[in-house]
Amino acid sequence: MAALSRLFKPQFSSLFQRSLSTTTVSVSEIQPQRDKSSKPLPPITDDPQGSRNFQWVFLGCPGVGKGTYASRLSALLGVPHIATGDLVRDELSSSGPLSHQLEEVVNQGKLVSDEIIFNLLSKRLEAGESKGESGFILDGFPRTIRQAEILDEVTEIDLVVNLKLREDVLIEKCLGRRICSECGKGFNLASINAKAENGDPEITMAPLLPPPQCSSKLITRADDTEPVVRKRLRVYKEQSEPVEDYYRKQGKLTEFNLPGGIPESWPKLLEALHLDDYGDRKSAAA
Ligand SMILES: Nc1ncnc2c1ncn2[C@@H]1O[C@H](COP(=O)(O)OP(=O)(O)O)[C@@H](O)[C@H]1O
Repeated sequence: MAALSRLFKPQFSSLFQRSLSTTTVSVSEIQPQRDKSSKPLPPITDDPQGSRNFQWVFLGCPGVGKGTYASRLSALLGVPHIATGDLVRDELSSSGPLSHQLEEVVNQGKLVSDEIIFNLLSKRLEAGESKGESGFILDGFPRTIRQAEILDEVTEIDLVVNLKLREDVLIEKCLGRRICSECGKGFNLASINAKAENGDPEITMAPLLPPPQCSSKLITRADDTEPVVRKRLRVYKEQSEPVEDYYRKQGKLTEFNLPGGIPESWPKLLEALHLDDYGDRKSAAA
């Protein structure tokens, strides 16, 4: 596979410089428009793209479980799970030059600038490349049409998974989220039992409780308070929902309504992605 981070960094920098220096030329104008007709999803095989690895994107509202399912799929497919939210939080806790600026933006539920996000992502891809990584599952990126257009300029995305869950459950899940400050693992204290209403089906999710060694070390993300979660949901609707349509028009979007917690949803997600026997196929091919 082409050295993605090398491909990414210079191309992004030049594109970004170009869009900064001119307000009249957008990335979409300097790239030929794709065929907007719906294409069938790419078949998932053991060697999906010939010489390169899976390049997938996970979309979905805050709290939907992008991180959980993207990280499980990354382990199954053998590609890195790259969450821009994690990159932002790492930078935030590093007390580097950007950290104060980022803290303010993130804690108000707003989006970080494209420039910062692309810099963090380029650095992450470069570090991965030096360790021999290839392919990726991007989680939380792209979050704006502009990010999606720039991503299309520098590489090909094979599949976009859009996870969906009703809004009252999303809020409960965000408020129940906890992280162990020592091992970094994520848990959820919310016990969800949402009745069917307004056309939404009933949904139950058991809490994901921490083991005894973590339970006294749990912390809550500073942006997981109710007003900030509501703001993030608004920002998602305004700026990120159009990205769903962007990929829908390219015929790359797979929508998945989460039917419940992990035990119920994971096998169904694998089925929806035609990956239910992927492990068996991989070991048979080895
Ligand atoms: N692609 C992105 N573009 C802009 N800001 C981002 C991006 N990814 C993450 N962020 C910032 O990091 C915060 C946390 O991101 P994430 O962990 O993905 O949260 P969420 O639970 O809202 O999906 C976001 O609210 C936003 O401020």
